[in-house]
Amino acid sequence: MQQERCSSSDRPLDPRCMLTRDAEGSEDRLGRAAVDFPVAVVLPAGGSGERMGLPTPKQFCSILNRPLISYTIQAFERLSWIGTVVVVVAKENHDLMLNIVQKCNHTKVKVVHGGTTRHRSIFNGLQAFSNTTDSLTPKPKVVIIHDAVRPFVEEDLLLKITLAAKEQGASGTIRPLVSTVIATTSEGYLDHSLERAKYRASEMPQGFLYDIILQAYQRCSEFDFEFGTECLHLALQYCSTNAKLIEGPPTLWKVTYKRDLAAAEAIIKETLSMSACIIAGAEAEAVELAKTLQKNLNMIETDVISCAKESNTEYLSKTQNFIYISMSGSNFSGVLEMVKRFEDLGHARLYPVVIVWVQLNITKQSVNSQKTEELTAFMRLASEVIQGNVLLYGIEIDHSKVPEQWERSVERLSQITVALIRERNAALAGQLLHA
Ligand SMILES: Nc1ccn([C@@H]2O[C@H](COP(=O)(O)OP(=O)(O)OP(=O)(O)O)[C@@H](O)[C@H]2O)c(=O)n1
Ligand SMILES: O=C(CO)[C@H](O)[C@H](O)COP(=O)(O)O
Repeated sequence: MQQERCSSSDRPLDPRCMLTRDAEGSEDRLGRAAVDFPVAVVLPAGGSGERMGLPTPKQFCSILNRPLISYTIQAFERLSWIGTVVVVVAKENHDLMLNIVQKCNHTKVKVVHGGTTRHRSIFNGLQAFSNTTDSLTPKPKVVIIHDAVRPFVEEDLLLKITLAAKEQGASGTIRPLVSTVIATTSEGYLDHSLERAKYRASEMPQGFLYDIILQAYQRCSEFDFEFGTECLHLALQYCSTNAKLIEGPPTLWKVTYKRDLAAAEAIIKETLSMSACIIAGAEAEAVELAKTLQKNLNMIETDVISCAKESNTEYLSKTQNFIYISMSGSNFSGVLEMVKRFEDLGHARLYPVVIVWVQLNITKQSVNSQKTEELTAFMRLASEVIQGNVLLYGIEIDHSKVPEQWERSVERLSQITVALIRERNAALAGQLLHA
């Protein structure tokens, strides 16, 4: 399987950017070499998400069975050169946050209470490191501040921000402006407009020498705490530190409105759907179908492996999607073994795994009662494995000796498979479809 490096493009290119904790041979090794000083993170997550208009604050809204904030935490936690991640939440969400930390197995998180504004929450987060009695939060050299509701932050940008912060005292991410910024009069008329090319949108992450940003917050005014929106401004005004600015990718945008949740889900699904592993039984027909399917699924990077090699778990680190081809009449033992392995390795802990079980019918011999029994067992299995975050779907395909008919069936099989992998729809788990 071709392996691309993570890059600052429109979306995470390589699913492993999201999937792995600490990919050997990835940039994490570079990070460890370049960052030889303590780095910590503050994630403000104490807001109520008024603009989202949902009863649940947006950082706790679920995407593919996991709260949004867990994706953001994971983006930092997977990097070995990053130490403690301080998550700042409203007091009433303290227990909810602890549950998320436990359920998603986050290991670097310390939860502290937020304030009534974002600046107050960030200040509370920073103060967690000045309490020298707590061994979980030693004072860092550099602290990265990042909104909990920006889940797609990649290592190369974090490295640049961290190294620039160490060098300059402060660093921030910018993006070109999408719209022109104008000033209005109190009566609602145009006062003046800014020359768009001269300005940039300030985004997150931002990095600071810890001593500088702490001092800036200690010196800033009540007005700043109440109405300020820019940490870089505090470093400049109160510590005379000019931040180095670095252009980031568009995926850094802040989840603010309902449509942003749908967009975040679409990005995660797209990233998870980039690769698949086809596992074929030993029979010649199954192997042939696997090869044809691989050609047809050209928008997904696929590996084909035989059942015999399936015990080799190396392929698991590459994908969250599996297409298991077996001949009709064979039971689910192969699928069951696979699910067991996922459980043991925690493979579906963070992202749902899709298994498409393809049943190849060579003859139409099975009687109706047999079929009903099989379907019931399949649905039962699917409803069991969904508890462990595994989405199991079935597709039957009848072998045909008529080439055009066979081609059409395989084409349908490919289309249904791609749709199931891309959609990851829990409501369809346990359905036995027909190609
Ligand atoms: N008192 C606050 C307010 C905001 N935040 C956090 O700051 C980040 C960016 O703020 P924003 O997008 O404005 O979040 P909300 O304040 O929740 O949203 P809204 O303004 O729509 O109410 C979010 O992760 C939010 O949880 C915080 O920690 N404490
Ligand atoms: O990205 C920023 C630069 O610091 C924003 O100011 C920050 O995300 C605050 O968001 P909001 O004003 O919506 O609370």
